[in-house]
Amino acid sequence: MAATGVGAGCLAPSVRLRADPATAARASACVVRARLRRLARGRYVAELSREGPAARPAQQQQLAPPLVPGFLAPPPPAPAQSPAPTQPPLPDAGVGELAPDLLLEGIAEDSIDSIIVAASEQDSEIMDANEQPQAKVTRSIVFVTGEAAPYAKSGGLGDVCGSLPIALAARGHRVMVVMPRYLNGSSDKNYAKALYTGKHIKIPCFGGSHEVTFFHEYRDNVDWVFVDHPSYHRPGSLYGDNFGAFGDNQFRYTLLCYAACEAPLILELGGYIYGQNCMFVVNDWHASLVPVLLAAKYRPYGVYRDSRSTLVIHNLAHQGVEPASTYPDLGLPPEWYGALEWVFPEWARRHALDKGEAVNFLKGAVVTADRIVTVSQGYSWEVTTAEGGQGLNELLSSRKSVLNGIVNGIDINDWNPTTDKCLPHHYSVDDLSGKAKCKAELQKELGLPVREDVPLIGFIGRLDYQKGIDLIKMAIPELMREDVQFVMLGSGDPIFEGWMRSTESSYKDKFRGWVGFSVPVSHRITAGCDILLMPSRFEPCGLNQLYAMQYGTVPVVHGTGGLRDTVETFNPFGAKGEEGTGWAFSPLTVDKMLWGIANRDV
Ligand SMILES: Nc1ncnc2c1ncn2[C@@H]1O[C@H](COP(=O)(O)OP(=O)(O)O[C@H]2O[C@H](CO)[C@@H](O)[C@H](O)[C@H]2O)[C@@H](O)[C@H]1O
Ligand SMILES: OC[C@H]1O[C@H](O[C@H]2[C@H](O)[C@@H](O)[C@@H](O[C@H]3[C@H](O)[C@@H](O)[C@@H](O)O[C@@H]3CO)O[C@@H]2CO)[C@H](O)[C@@H](O)[C@@H]1O
Repeated sequence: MAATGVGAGCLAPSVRLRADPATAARASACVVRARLRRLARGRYVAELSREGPAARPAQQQQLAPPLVPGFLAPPPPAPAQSPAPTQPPLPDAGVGELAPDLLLEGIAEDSIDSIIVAASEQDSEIMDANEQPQAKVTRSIVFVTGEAAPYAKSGGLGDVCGSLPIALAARGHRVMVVMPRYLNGSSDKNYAKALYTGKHIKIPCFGGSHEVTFFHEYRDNVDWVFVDHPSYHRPGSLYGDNFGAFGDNQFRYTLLCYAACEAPLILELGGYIYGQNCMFVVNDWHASLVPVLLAAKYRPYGVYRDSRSTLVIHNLAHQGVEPASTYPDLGLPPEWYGALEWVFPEWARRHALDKGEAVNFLKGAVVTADRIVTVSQGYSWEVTTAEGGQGLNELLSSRKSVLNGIVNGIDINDWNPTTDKCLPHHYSVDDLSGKAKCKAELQKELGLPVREDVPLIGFIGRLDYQKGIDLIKMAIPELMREDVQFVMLGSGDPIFEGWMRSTESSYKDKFRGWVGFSVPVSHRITAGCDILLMPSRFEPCGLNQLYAMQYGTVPVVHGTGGLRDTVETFNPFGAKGEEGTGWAFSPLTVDKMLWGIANRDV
């Protein structure tokens, strides 16, 4: 099938390998228009409000719940309820109860916000004077995460946890984000405005009592809380270095979870604590001990009885699994072992005497969180299958009644081709000339021949099995026979880093492999390329294809998970303006991928 011509082929130039610049511009315009229509329908984007330092929301002043000492400062008999005048109580959770049917309505709507606001029909939204949706009933929300941009980011988790809290605060919720204060030489300056709160606690775990302190910055109406401990101060990336993942990650994120449970009880932010009546949003395995701690260590003492927790699964590939012998280190009551218990199947064990006994943080949250959300609807189904469930499929299936998928939004203040500070030129759907200039500048920056008429293909991502780099590696010899240019930006698996470097020297005029992590370069690639390639083996949501569609760059993706949910394959016979936004190929083979790029055999 050759997609040519303007009417039928609004994606044609980028989909075909040989594009002429005029049709390329029309193609990009068409994709951008489709993207803007989606924005108008509010399908992808959590519209964020960043109107400068705003006053603390009024409800924050009213929400001063009675002071309840934190668990780690041994509590006196706690009050049975912590009434908060503006928040109706959430449905009862009970002590350590699994899967109460909570937050009943509206889960599969447009954003994670719907989980939080949909606890009762009173929670429906209203608009303020600026057409900014406002929650009718506001809540205290505590995000717990291993990363959040711009403080620390290793991938998409950082993007979402850096922007969704701001979007929720703009709707009137009181929002806190709790994450580590990583000092590794490169991220230190990002924490410069975070001040020591004067609060410190001692956490009883791993055979000792470990002091952590709290830092705080109030920005974009969100309380950013940073947990400080020497184990977060070391060179390398957030979770590891050249030698692999850090050996004490279980310890580091155990500290984070304990600290996150204490923060709402002890930190007076803007003069008031958050208190017990809050909604914890726990992201991935790093935060997964939070619902276990709530159930095992707080609710039995009457603390946090009215709190609720939502587990957000960004990526089931990382579960925080360690030997069963580490369980006593976690400071949990012995009778709660079952919540974390994890037995590897025989084929995955290392030797005949290995019983495969382990503890699994993510599993702990799967069985104790009140709600579970994945970052797209497609992925919420995939995680219940043997192929996509990474061993947790049966457990997740058993929790189907509280499992939903909500596609990620993107931050259109950061990712906006009309204002993007990382770009040499700006452009919009009405005038795409700046995109062609961005392409030329990118080619110059990369030392590639500056040519309008050659399709420039990009890849951005962690060099990980998940992202299908091996497929790109297999396809490169064939692809490089064509008149194309290819740029890859990524870091991760040293084998693929080495391959990128050597491929660059084999195809000097056609291929560039930028090994490293650079947010500005990722913006310039997104803007300057004609096509963004994402052959992910699995993809819970994926953000780069959303950024690409926002920048008039055609995504060519493997039709899986969130990629299938968000990229509409080009259909020349579609109604005008509904011809699609990219190309989703399946199954995941080299031939299909090349067909997706070229729209013909390569
Ligand atoms: N070398 C580099 N230099 C600069 N920037 C780089 C980079 N490598 C990656 N990035 C950036 O990191 C982010 C990656 O986000 P993705 O959603 O595509 O994948 P990730 O697998 O990390 O996230 C997981 O969580 C997110 C959020 O829920 C899900 O969308 C996704 O499917 C899931 O796997 C993008 O902002 C990208 O630009
Ligand atoms: O935002 C990008 C991803 O960040 C997180 O993934 C990290 C993961 O949580 C860490 O544990 C670590 O993963 C290591 C893994 O634990 C270890 O067994 C070994 O396989 O090496 C892995 C890499 O060091 O790093 C991951 C990031 O690379 C987050 O959980 C994901 O959702 C995000 O996609």
